[in-house]
Amino acid sequence: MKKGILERLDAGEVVIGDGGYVIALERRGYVKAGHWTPEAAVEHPEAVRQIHREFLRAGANVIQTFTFYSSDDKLELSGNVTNITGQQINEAACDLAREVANEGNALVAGGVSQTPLYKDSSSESEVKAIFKKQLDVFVKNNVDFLIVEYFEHVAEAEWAVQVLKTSGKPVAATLCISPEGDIDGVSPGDCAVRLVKAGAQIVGINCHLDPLTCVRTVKLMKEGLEAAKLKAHLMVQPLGFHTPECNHTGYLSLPEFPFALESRAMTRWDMQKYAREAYRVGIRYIGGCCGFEPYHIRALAEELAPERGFLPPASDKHDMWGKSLELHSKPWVRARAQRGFWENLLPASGRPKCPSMATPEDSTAT
Ligand code: MET
Ligand SMILES: [Zn+2]
Repeated sequence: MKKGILERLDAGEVVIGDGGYVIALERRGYVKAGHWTPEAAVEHPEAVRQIHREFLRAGANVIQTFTFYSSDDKLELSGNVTNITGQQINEAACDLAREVANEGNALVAGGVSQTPLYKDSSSESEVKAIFKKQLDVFVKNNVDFLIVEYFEHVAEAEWAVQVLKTSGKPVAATLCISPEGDIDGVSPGDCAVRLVKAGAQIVGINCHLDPLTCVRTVKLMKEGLEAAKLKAHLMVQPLGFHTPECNHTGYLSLPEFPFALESRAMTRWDMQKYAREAYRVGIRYIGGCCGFEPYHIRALAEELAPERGFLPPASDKHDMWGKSLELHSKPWVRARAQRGFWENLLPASGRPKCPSMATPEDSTAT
């Protein structure tokens, strides 16, 4: 029997999350940008299975179902050109996540995300019915725990938590918000308090902003919980992109979103800094979102290997701090086989006409 998510976190273990699916699968040709819906779970299960496997091999202890935006209202809004139902996607996604999680010591997390219906009608019973329908599939497939992720409005996330709680399974809730708070102006501290009161045992941040910004927001959540004398585990699954100039709308406001983000990609060394900072702040569920590829996840597992006592399978092909370059035939490449080199490198973009910062668009529109 595998230990559950709360058993692991209660014991003080570091749980490594998985990385981003929709962005990675869009780049590979299986997801359409703008829609960002996960029909690939049905249409191209081999593609989804492979990326699950790569995250597992990189050290992920959680495999999230590929169910982002798989609510019926969202699929309909995206034209539902394939006629594949949310139910079919969620079923297929559960099978794939379970198959791969069982190849290692990973748990399956069923995920729900924000709904278009919330913005259109804000009808509590209708929105809750959407989450319930997704939950029924997760319960039937016996996922290990549930994640409420990518919510801009804490009020909608509370509803999702309340519905998912009825299953009796552990619930994690992550908002895609900045240190300024949610889209309605609720501070991160208050958001955390509301999510815990709604029944989440794990709270934090995912997507929209770069790792160190997300860690800062989680820290504010932690302080809010402490002030309210509430306890919860902390989680963070940030972008794998640099977003220093972004405001509260995050990477959506960058002109490079979503087709020219490459020059913003974080390196494995950036990820080690992020893992260390997240750990220092007290976050113990540390993973990634959009832009996080398997080698980024491996970097988290490698940075925290001293605390955890083991390395992931993918580290068989990777030595810490470039050590394997010692065998390189060129002496000036061999000279890079050292921590100081990679830790201090400022990677060039190779694009002489590019600015280092963009001007974010749309800071106020929702
Ligand atoms: N877990 C989801 C994914 O990576 C989150 C997407 S956030 C836009 O597919
Ligand atoms: Zn994301």
